Amino acid sequence: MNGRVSIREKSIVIIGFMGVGKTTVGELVAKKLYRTFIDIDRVIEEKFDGPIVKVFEQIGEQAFRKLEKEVIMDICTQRLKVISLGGGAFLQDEIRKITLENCIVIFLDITWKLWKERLNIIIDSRPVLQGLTMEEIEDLFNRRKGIYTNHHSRLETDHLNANEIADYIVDSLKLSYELYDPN
Ligand SMILES: Nc1ncnc2c1ncn2[C@@H]1O[C@H](COP(=O)(O)OP(=O)(O)O)[C@@H](O)[C@H]1O
Ligand SMILES: O=C(O)C1=C[C@@H](OP(=O)(O)O)[C@@H](O)[C@H](O)C1
Ligand SMILES: [Mg+2]
Repeated sequence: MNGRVSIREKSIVIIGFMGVGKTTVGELVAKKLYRTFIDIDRVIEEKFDGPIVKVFEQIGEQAFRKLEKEVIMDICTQRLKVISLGGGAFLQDEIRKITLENCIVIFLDITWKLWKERLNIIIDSRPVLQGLTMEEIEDLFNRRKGIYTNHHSRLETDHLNANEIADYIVDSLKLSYELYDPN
């Protein structure tokens, strides 16, 4: 794929911290835009026939990151998809570069105050958070903010439900299509 791909055909990539709602919102955006939804973690889970926690147990984080990169490099050059990344994917330069070059990258943001209320429902399925103290998780949350500063568009999600976030994304995309590709 090269720079001449119409903005209307570019795949949409959703980034942000664990539990912010990338998978939930991505799936809704895909439905609303009649596009195929791809969740990178789900692709990896299908390859391993088991949840991400098991994948981490079996191969460790380093090998998971390598696989995550391979899957993303392959998928993000496709057109007309909605792709939700895992929250750690943007740690890797090559992933940041290829997605920012080829896709529309949307950062779902959330404040620590709201996010920490969600910890209980996600901790069992997020191996990276397990065994950390609340202070360590907050520190990770703040450090990760740095990697998400690379994006095309940012949306504050506090107090919005997943459907409202998806509607907002779809509306802002339609507006940018009209602005940058009026035909
Ligand atoms: N806007 C939202 N408000 C409240 N809960 C949400 C919202 N978006 C997602 N959730 C819930 O938060 C949890 C994590 O969502 P998920 O989509 O898996 O996040 P991510 O893919 O970013 O890790 C799920 O239980 C989901 O139902
Ligand atoms: O932030 C991370 O390091 C991770 C985030 C997870 O995805 P979600 O952000 O969808 O939870 C998943 O890829 C894995 O557990 C590692
Ligand atoms: Mg997810």
